[in-house]
Amino acid sequence: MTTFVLIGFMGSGKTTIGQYLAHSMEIPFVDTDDEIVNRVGMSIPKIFEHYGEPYFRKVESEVLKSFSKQSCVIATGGGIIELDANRQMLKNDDFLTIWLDTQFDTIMNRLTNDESRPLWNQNVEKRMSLFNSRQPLYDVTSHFSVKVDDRPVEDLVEEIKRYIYSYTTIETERQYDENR
Ligand SMILES: Nc1ncnc2c1ncn2[C@@H]1O[C@H](COP(=O)(O)OP(=O)(O)OP(=O)(O)O)[C@@H](O)[C@H]1O
Ligand SMILES: O=C(O)C1=C[C@@H](O)[C@@H](O)[C@H](O)C1
Repeated sequence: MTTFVLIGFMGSGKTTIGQYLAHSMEIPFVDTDDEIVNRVGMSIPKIFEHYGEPYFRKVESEVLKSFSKQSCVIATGGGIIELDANRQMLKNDDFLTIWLDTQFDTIMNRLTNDESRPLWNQNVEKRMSLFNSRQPLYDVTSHFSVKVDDRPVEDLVEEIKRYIYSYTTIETERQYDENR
C-alpha cells in the first residue's frame, strides 16, 4: 500500500491541497504538524522553545514512519527534508512523494508574520536563505514535482491525481511481473 506525501516549503499549500486530494481520493488526511502537537501536548512554538528543533525533528520523523504503508495523504512540515533519514524514507517504495514547488515571492505573499511558524518568524534574508537551502532537498526527495504558483487548487489536485494513478498502475504491473 502506498502513502501519498506532500512536501514543500511553509505555505506552499500542503494542507490545502492535501485535504482536497484526500477527500477526492476518499482516503484519510494526516497533517504531521497536528500529529506532533497531539503527541507532545504542546503547540509548535512551545515545542521549539522548550525542547529545541532537534527534538521536534525526532518526533516528526517518528510520526512520518508511523504512517508508512498506510493508505492516506500526508501533509508534512516544511522541514521534513532536513533529516537524511526522512529523505531516505520518503524515497523508498512505501511512499509516493510529491513536491509542491513554489517561488519565494509566492510564499512571501501568502504568509504573514504569524507566530505559529518559528522558522518563518525571522528576517527576510534568513527566510530566503532557508528557502534556497531547501530547494535541492525537496528536489532529491520527491518522485514528482508540481509548480504551484498562481494555479487553482482544483487544477493542482487533478494533475497530482493523474500522476498518482499512472504511477500506481506502473507499480502494480511491476510487482505483478516480479511475482510471476
Ligand atoms: N494554489 C493556491 N492558490 C492560492 N492560495 C493558496 C494555494 N494553496 C494554498 N494557498 C493559501 O496559502 C496559505 C498557506 O497554505 P497551506 O496552509 O495549505 O500551506 P502549507 O504548505 O500547509 O503550510 P505550512 O507548512 O506552513 O503548514 C493558505 O492561506 C492557503 O489558503
Ligand atoms: O519549515 C519548517 O521547518 C517548519 C514548518 C512547519 O510546518 C512546522 O513543521 C514547523 O514550524 C517547522
